[in-house]
This record gives sequence, structure tokens and C-alpha cells, in this order.
Amino acid sequence: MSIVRLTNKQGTCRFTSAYFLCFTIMLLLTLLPVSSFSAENQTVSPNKNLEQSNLPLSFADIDALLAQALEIKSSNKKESARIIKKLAAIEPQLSYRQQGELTYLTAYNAYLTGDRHKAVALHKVMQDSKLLLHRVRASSTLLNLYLIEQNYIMGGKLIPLLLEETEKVTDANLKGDVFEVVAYYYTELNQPEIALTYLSLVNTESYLPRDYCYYYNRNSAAKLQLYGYLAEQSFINNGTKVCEQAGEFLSANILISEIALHLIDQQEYQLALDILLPKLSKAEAINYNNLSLNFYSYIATAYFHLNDFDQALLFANKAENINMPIKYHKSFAYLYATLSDLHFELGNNDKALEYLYVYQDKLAVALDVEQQRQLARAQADHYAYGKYRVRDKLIKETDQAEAKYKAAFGIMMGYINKFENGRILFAVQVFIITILCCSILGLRHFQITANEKNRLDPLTKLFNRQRFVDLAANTVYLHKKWTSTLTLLVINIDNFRGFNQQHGCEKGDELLKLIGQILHNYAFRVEDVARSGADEFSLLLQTTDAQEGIEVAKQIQMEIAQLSDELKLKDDIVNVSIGISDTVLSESSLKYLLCDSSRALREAKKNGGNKIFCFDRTMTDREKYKIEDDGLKYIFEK
Ligand SMILES: Nc1nc2c(ncn2[C@@H]2O[C@H](COP(=O)(O)OP(=O)(O)OP(=O)(O)O)[C@@H](O)[C@H]2O)c(=O)[nH]1
Repeated sequence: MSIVRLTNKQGTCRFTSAYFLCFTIMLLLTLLPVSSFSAENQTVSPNKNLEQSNLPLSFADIDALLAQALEIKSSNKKESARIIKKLAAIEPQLSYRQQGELTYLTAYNAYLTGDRHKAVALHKVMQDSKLLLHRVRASSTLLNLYLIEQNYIMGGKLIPLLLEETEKVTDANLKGDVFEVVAYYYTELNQPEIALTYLSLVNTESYLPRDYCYYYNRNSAAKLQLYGYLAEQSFINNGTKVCEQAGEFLSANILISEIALHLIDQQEYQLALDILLPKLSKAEAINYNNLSLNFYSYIATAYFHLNDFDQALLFANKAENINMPIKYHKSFAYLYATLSDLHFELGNNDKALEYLYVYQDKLAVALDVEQQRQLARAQADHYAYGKYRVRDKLIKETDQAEAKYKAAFGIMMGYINKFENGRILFAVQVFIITILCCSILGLRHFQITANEKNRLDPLTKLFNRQRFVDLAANTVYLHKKWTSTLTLLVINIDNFRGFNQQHGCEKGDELLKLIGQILHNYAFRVEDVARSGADEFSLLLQTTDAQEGIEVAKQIQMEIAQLSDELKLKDDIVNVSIGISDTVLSESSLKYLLCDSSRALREAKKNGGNKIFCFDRTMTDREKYKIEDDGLKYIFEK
């Protein structure tokens, strides 16, 4: 496991609505003293005898020691530091590759022991290595370090070159590491759709259970951000299970605290408690301050909103008593807001004011972090689209956001000053402002959901064609870059008009919903399936070619045919025709992929329906294809 995998995710902050710091937690985990999941006490080096003898170490011995140090670098820092020291003493005897590995281990160890400057400097040296693997590993680790420190601008600058170099790498696990850390970057920038696309490129075949835990955590973090816990409950819960089974209890519990935070933001306070309380004793046993702070702060916040002030105070005090040497932690905002509200409710106005000041301090740092994130997002979009239009728009948005934050601060400071002068007046004003803020937030929420709804088919709850094409553009682009194959299936119900006439439109609606559910089960991600027409669906299969697509299509046809029992249609069987194309046949172009699979579908219909047709070059009518939506042109031009 590299530093890339040492990390975990934190969730959406109320004020920044983004994830950060959790990688710090994962990293700092390794700094824990002797803990239940540390191998610190257990490992006796199998190579100890070999090292202790006075004979010079052979090339193979050095390799064995390096492999051992890599294996235990996070679980047994002491032993790995001892091996590093031993090898550093004979560095001139090491080959170029071995020296690179030693530098990587030294940097890793330096970071774990708090020497961040040395770690960064060593990784920078490694970035100039002659060996591709060393360069890629150094850059992805550096990217991860920058993200841990919320330095999104520096992190973003590394990505173009890192991805370019990764294209040449053949080691699937290293590639996976890179995609995972890039996904981490995009989740941090509140772009979970892009994060999931990178994750879809990860080949997990040779993953160990521990690697799966990080992979699942990454996916869960992005899905939590994109769809919410209630929509992805089983997937995200599975993430915690995978981590627990792999012995990664900290990761599992961090994910749990993330879910709880998400639920608190959704005002699902009881649900948040239901998730946190059963895991509390286990989380406490890990004895890790960041995690305990998350648990206590969120439990206190949830209890406060459920009007259980005694319990809220109990947990808020526990959280406050944790010694946190850092200036900012996202739980702080929740903790101090709750403490201030709580003391206000309990009539301790002085204390309420005191906590309000602290809360405001924490908010200031949160806003700084958010501003940096917005700039990095502008930078990332600029890189991705290379369009000044997009960049300018984002910079404008950033400026507007900055102005809004400044104004909010001014107002807040004004009210805090007034609080000292007249508390009653202050209370009235706070009340009015709260009502105003709630209305604005409510309106915004309404706006967002209305916008989202426009992109969802209300009947099947699948994405509509526009949304599907928008997201597929990015997926196709990335798969092209990484030369892996995607397959598109277009599924159309045969004689649906007749079906409606014979069984009624309500049955027709039911049929559409059931087909939507079947296809949803075949999709890797929610955005890979859509209701793309009245009785037409599109399904994008990841890392599958047209031949495999035909097999999937046959299964889909079978499952849909079996729906006649569920719909009680007696002898009438529901048939569908399916057109298929893949990115090889369609030259890695989304435009052609859409056009070719539709062309194949037409062929299936022409041949009587209930058929599966794969596109081939004899069906050449591409030129007739027209981009109907000008708004998508920029995607096709990519
Ligand atoms: N029940 C129901 N019917 C719909 C919905 N949207 C469109 N339709 C009907 O779907 C039918 C689509 O008809 P056509 O496009 O001719 O397709 P078809 O009858 O399946 O013919 P082929 O595709 O050539 O086999 C029309 O009768 C529409 O009224 C819907 O949301 N629910």
C-alpha cells in the first residue's frame, strides 16, 4: 500500500460542502502508538539474520529487504525505519532502481514522522527519476500529500503530467492507485461524477482485501456526495463492511462518521444517531482523536436538534475535551455551533457568545479552504476543456462567491458587535436573519432539485437522454485516453403502441419502470443507464466490448421476456430489440457510438424485432446523423 492508499475520506462540511481532512486521518492513523491494528509488536523480520550477519548483502538480499520494508511501511514504522537506515548505509551498492525505492521509503517514513518538508523534497527528487514507475509513484504520492494538506492548486498542477505518464504504465495496481488519488482530487473539488469515471477505470483484479477497502471508500465518498446516502445505502454500507472485514476499522468508522455528517446536513438527525451510536464504543476503542471528535460532535449536534439537551451537552463536552493541536477540523464548526446554540437554550448567554466567537473563527478558515477549492476547480476545468469560456465563467463564479463570503462576514461581525451592546436587539436580528437565510437556502434547494428533476425521467427515475449524453461524453473521453473499451446498448420495446392499446397505459408505465429496474442492475454507475426515448433505453457497459455486450443483451432480453408473469399478461410476451456498438467499432467517438447503436437497433427492427444487432461497417449512414443539441457540440469536438 502506498501513501496513496493510506488515506480515507471525510464528508461534506456544512459550509464548504466538500470532503477534506480524512486522508489526514488515515495518514495520521499510522502515527498512532501501539494500536489494535498495528503490527508494531508482532513482526520479527525474516531477514534479520541476514542483516545481522557481517556478510555483504547480495543484490537479491537487498531486494528482499526493500520488499519487506514496503510491505510494513505503514503497519510497522519502527521496523521499516530500521531497514531504511541499514540500506542507506550501503546506498552506493544499490542499483538505480533500488536507490529509487529506498528514496520512496525514506520519504514515506519522513512524512509519517512529521517531517513533511523532507518528504516533499525527496518525492520531488524522485519525480526526475529515469524510471517511469518511480516518477509516477512519486507524483501520485505528492498529489496525495497536497490533498491531505488541502493544497488543491498545487495538487491540480501535478495531474496533467501524472496522467500522461500513467498512460505508459503497465502495472495495473499502480494505475489503480493513480486513478484513485485523481478520484480523490475530484471528490474534494465537489466533482464526484468525474471521480466515479476515474474509479470506473480501476482494475481491481489483483487487489487485496485492504486495497478493496480504500477503493470502496473512495467510491462511497463520491456516491455519498453525488446521490446521497439514502439512494446508495447498500453500496455505502457495503463499503464499511469491506473495511471491517479487511481489519481497516478506522476507515470503516470514518466512513460511518461521513454518512452521519451527510445525514445531519439533510436534517435526518435520528437516522444519524442510529448509525453513530451502535458504533460508538468501537470507534472510541480505536483511540484516535480525529475520529472521536467526529463522533462526539455529530452525536451532540443530532441530540441538540432532537431537543435532548442533556445528551447534547454531555457529548459536546466530551468533544471539547479532546486535545486537537490543529487550527481547523471540519467537525469544529458543528461542535461550536452546537455549543453556542446549546448554551443559548440553557440561558448561559455569556458562554453562548464565547462559543459564537470560536465558531466564527473556525468558519473563517473553512471559507479560506473553500475559496482555494473553487480556484482549483476553475483550474481543473480549464485544463479539462481548454476553453477560456469555461474558465472565465468559473473565475467569475469564484469572484462572486468571494464577494458573498465577504459580505456574510461583514454582517456577522456587525451582529457580534451589536450583541455586546444590546442582546435583545441582537436576538431579534438573529431571528430575522435566520429566517432570511432559511428562505434563501430553501429557494436554492428548490432550484437545485427542480433542475435535477428536469434531468430525471419522472416515471423510471433514470436519467434522461440529455443528462446521459452529457455524462457519457466524459466517460468516453476518459476511456479513449486509457484505451479501454465501452459498449453502448440501445434497447427498444417492440410494438409498445400495441402493448398500450391491448393492456392499457398504466400497464405500459409499469412495464417501463420494471425495464428501468432491470437495466439499472446491469449498470456500473447510475449515470450509465437512461430512458433515452418514449420506449427506448440506453445502457453503457464499462470495460466491455460488443461481443460481451451481446451476451449481456441476451440476458436482458430474457429477463424482460419474463416480465409477462409479473405483469400478469397471460400469453403475451414483451419483446425488445437491442442495437449494440462499442468504442472500437465507433472509433471512440460518442457521436458515432450513439449513431451506430441506433443504426444497429434499426436493423434489428427491420428484421422483425426481438433481435440483437451489433453495428458493423456495412451500415454506413453516419453522415446522416445530426447533432440535435448545439449545447453538446463542445463535447463532441473534444
Ligand atoms: N404507457 C406509456 N406509453 C408511452 C409513454 N411515452 C410514450 N408512450 C407510447 O409509446 C408508444 C411508442 O410508439 P412507437 O414509437 O410507434 O413505438 P412502437 O409501437 O414500440 O413501435 P416499434 O418501436 O417500431 O416496435 C406510443 O404509443 C406512445 O404513446 C409513457 O410514458 N407511458
